[in-house]
Amino acid sequence: MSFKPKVALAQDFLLQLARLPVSMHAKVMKWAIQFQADPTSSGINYENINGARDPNLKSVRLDKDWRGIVFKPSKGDVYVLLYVDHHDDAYRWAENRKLTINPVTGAMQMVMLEHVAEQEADRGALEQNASEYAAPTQSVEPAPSPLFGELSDTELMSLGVPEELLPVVRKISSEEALDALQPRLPAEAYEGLFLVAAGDSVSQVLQARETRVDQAIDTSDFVAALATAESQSRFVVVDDDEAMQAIMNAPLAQWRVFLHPTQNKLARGDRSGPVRVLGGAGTGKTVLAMHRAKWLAENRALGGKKVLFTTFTRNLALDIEENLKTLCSADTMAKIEVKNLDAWVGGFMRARKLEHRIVYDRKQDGALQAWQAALATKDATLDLPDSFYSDELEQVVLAQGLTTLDQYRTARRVGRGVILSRAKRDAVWPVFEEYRGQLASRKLKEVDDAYREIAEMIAIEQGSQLGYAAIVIDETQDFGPQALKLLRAMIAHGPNDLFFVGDGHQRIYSRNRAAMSRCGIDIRGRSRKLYLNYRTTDEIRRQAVALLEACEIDDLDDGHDESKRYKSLSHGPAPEVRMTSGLEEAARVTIAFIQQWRSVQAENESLSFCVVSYSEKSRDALGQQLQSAGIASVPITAQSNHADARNVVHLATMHRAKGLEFDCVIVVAPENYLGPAEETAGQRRLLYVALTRAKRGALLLQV
Ligand SMILES: Nc1ncnc2c1ncn2[C@@H]1O[C@H](COP(=O)(O)OP(=O)(O)OP(=O)(O)O)[C@@H](O)[C@H]1O
Repeated sequence: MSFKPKVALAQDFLLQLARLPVSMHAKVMKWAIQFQADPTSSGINYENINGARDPNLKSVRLDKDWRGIVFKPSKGDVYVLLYVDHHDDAYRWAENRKLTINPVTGAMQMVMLEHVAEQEADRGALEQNASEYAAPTQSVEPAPSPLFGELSDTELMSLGVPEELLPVVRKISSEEALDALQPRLPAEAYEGLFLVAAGDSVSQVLQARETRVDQAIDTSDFVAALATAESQSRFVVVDDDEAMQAIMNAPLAQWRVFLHPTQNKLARGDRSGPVRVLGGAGTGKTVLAMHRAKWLAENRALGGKKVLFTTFTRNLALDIEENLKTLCSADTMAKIEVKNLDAWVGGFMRARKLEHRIVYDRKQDGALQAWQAALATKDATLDLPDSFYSDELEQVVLAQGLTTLDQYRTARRVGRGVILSRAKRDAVWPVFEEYRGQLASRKLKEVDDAYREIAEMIAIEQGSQLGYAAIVIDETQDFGPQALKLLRAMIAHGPNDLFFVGDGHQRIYSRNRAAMSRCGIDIRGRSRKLYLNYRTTDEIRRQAVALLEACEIDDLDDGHDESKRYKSLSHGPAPEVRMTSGLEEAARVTIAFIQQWRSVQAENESLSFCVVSYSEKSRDALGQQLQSAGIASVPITAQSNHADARNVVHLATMHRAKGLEFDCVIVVAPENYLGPAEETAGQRRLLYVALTRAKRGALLLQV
């Protein structure tokens, strides 16, 4: 019996594949597929690389000019396709690189040794300069102390620092120096170091990322090393032609193949109950949720059960369904139902022949008439404005699902600002009762009441009859208490029941703040965080976070979240925040910004743009101005986000932009959105969401 050797692809190989000239692309694909089928074939000539620091790196000839760089250890049947380039460039790439196994975590790591040498040389030169020019009598500023001086080598390596980089990491004495080293560090090492710099202990970091460092590691066993979540964040084992082809056909869809170790661990395996994953914008929550749904569908959706993937907004559900189709086989897809919660509720009501229509907006049609009729009954002696009644209805009566005066008399009204005596509560309540009566006579129902009533129906029938093996929830921050209670009711308590991802920074439907624990969802011991922002440059991320500096951010439960520990993996220009005289000037600046970025885009590149505005009216006005300047645009609506549209500028309201991403984003907002933080938290969250849609460039215009 013969065993096929293991073949893996490195992330660098795929990134390089995406950069290849069209003429080489097909050739490399063909070669890689043949290589995967039989890396021991006598037709493959592994050549040593003169001067290579790692004797296991070999060069393989593709044609007269092109070479593949392959890792082929002397022990074990493992082959890793690392890189491909012109002969000389490929050799240069390989010369100072070394593929090693971290002796503490057991993860495979590619180390650039030249960097170690460079740093030593730079430091030597700096020190020499300093001693030459320092005036002997002057007092010299004490050298800043190293950030990681207290950590042992083992602790540093347990965070993911390669042994070869220990000397460089030991010299880091500022956040800037750490950031400068980031491209050379494995992602888990960079993340671990910035968490420690922010105040976490090594054991806290390891516990949160579920990394064990108590096992003996064989640093020559590359097969075992490939099995770690850390290795899988940069190497993928490919078992057959089909898998190889699928990965190479979309080399830039990295999220499908290389998960961050925390994403990887959370996506797979059983969890004893509800899980909550927090993460700032762009930290890969939706990607994680999709991989989790896939794993659950493939491994735990048995006996005809399904996995429900739900979101708050319809657009995002559509987007996620499209992405899931690229991640899952048809068989797996058949076991996943993707639906925003309101669509699910609509379907449930139709299936049960429940006649009511749902009210999402009290300012329209029958709901408006019902509300006005209810307000007409208010007790004039109370001297409370209409806005008090609508806020009280949303934030207390509907949010808590109060249906009787007795319940209202004892209800929590934390954060409402106005204290109501029992007598006043008695006088206020009839307005809400009247409103529900008015709605009922029109066959209407507030959405929170619909959630509550359906949850009650399901509880009686037992949620397990809905046939879900698990429910995965994106955008959790926008679900209010009744929605969370409904989700809880939709599935029986048990392993893998509920998997929530969300971000308090992005709550833009503020009436919906909820604490999971008060909705019957116990996440104790099962809450995790993602810290690395894969989408937004650190410059844009910092600007977006700065907008929320004085605002309190919750953790979707009863605690707080903070922004200090998030970081981005990419860098670019800092976004400009500019005051304009109004929409016309904002349009002119927008046009100049778009033209500027288009003028520097690469030949075969088509940058995506979105102008994100504060209202549909301003969005359309900006669209017209772009049109007059010859720039085609398309608005994003509830029905479509036009993800495939090329060479057009997208236009969106801030709410519609949620969950999407573009290369460049221009945000247009009224000046007062940046008023005193305590009065503008809601608007600032909208700005945070809008700005963090940008991958590379952003501009914030105040009008
Ligand atoms: N492991 C990964 N490797 C590479 N890219 C990733 C990875 N995870 C996520 N991404 C990319 O990062 C971007 C943001 O991911 P995603 O939309 O999942 O983040 P999010 O936390 O849900 O963002 P938001 O809350 O802002 O909507 C996407 O372009 C996604 O493809």
